[in-house]
Amino acid sequence: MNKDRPSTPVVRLAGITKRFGDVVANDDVDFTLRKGTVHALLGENGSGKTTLMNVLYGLYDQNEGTIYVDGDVRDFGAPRDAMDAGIGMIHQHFQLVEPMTVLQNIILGHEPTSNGLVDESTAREDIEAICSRYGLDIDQHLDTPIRALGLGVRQRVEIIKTLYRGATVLVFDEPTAVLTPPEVDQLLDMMTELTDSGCSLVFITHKLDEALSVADRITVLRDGTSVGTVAAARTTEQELARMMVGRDVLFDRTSRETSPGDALLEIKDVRVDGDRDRERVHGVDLTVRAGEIFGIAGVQGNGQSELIEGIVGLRAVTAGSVRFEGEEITGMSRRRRIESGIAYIPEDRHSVGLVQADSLVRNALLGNQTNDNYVTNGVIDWGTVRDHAEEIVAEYDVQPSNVDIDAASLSGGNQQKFIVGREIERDPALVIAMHPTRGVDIGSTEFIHNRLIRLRNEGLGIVVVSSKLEEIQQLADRIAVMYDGAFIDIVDPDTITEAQLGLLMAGHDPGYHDETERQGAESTPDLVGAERGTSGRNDSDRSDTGDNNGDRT
Ligand SMILES: Nc1ncnc2c1ncn2[C@@H]1O[C@H](COP(=O)(O)OP(=O)(O)OP(=O)(O)O)[C@@H](O)[C@H]1O
Repeated sequence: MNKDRPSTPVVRLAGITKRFGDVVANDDVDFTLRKGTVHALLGENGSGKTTLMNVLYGLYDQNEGTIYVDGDVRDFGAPRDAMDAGIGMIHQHFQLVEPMTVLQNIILGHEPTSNGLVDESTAREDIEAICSRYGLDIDQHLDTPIRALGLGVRQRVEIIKTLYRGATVLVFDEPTAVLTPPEVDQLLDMMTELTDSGCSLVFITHKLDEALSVADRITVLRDGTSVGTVAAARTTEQELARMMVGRDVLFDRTSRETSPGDALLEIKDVRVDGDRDRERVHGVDLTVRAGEIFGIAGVQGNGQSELIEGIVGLRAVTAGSVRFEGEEITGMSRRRRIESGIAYIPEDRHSVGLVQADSLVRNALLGNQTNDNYVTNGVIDWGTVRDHAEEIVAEYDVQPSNVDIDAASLSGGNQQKFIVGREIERDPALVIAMHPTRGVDIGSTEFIHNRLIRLRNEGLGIVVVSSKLEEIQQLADRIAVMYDGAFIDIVDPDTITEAQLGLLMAGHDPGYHDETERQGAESTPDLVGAERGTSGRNDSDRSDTGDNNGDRT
């Protein structure tokens, strides 16, 4: 794309200051978005990116500063005013109505009518016109309920909904955090098409490579202030990281030393139903040993969530057995599983990980309600719980460090750090982490990764589910690839390439079985074969190999 295209400002934020009580989320920030460009907004967790865009979108009133749109001063009292001025926002958490169809969601609140009735054929024509103008594709899904669609398509619905409301300035708040690698590529292409058609985009992200590949200009926020704006074509990941963190960030991989011990978690032929009683997991076998990180890779929606929920007791296992430290736990309650030493970092920090309206002190108690350290004879020792909350906040650098504020006041990345801290500090034997660094900035990602590796080295078993290939290759000692409800292979992260992993995740043959067959090994790329390591990639007893210290880049 043309990184140097000349263009006029469409949005200018001048001297924006936004305070929440004592917290200065934005401190005299200037920001200019030019027409037909992608402007990336980077910064550590809590640096003020979302707040700045919420001010632009009319969700928050700024304390000081001025918003200009197309050169005119604007004062948005509510998102509706911002939308009327052509500004739309694609939030991190989609705002779609699950049982309603794609078409109904797109036109919701803006339905064309004819004789007092919703005029669906006009709506269809309008949506098709938008799709062809911006090179988007949704046609085959228009009558499908949202709940039947994957995250990538849902996001496209959000984009079209925003365009349908007349937006020409689109703010994307961490849009790639929930997407798989192919979906990320599609989205970045879509963003380029949107700017080619005259839209102007703000792109909030933690991924420097994405910002560099799609953005024209990049602004970095730190502690609520703007550190500067650079042309994407004339900067590097290192420079951006330094601007964000205020020091050099090492992108080196942490080397691994593993010595797996006894089997901690043993799963045999497990089946788990998904929503509406559809079987989502069928016939999964897996063994996680003490002192190993077992990675599960897969495109979201292939049964990973259901499998993990079955293991932690949030969903019934309909067949097969789950054993933890030799004990059958298949029918055990969620609470007893926690007590027996299984910690869970959930996928959905909004509805499962935290009670948003509660303080961090109360959130620190979640899952510890029967822990003698905090509760005696049914009486909660709030002093100890508070100390615990303060320890988590200090140890995991949760900002702001006030344990009396409610969870909803924390930025997304800081919420995640709090959950990771609370779960790890339970002193578990097994940690199950779903997308542990989703929405977390680079410095904190490094911190969480190192913490998981340290726990592994101390002898804990860790299961990491992630759709970030880089993360899974960096952390895991073995990687199971899940596809259509089953493991199609278990591979060695040191020898599998990212391209091969991508093919496996899409259910394709990555090509390495031919080689294995020639060497006389079995080559059934199914689950059972996978547990036996038939691909030749399964280095299941790494303690003997002594070859696991390799730097992976
Ligand atoms: N509604 C709110 N009430 C109180 N404080 C808030 C509120 N929203 C944001 N903050 C605080 O303002 C600061 C900036 O938060 P913001 O969400 O803008 O950061 P961010 O850069 O988007 O972070 P992340 O990358 O983690 O999403 C943080 O200290 C946050 O705790």
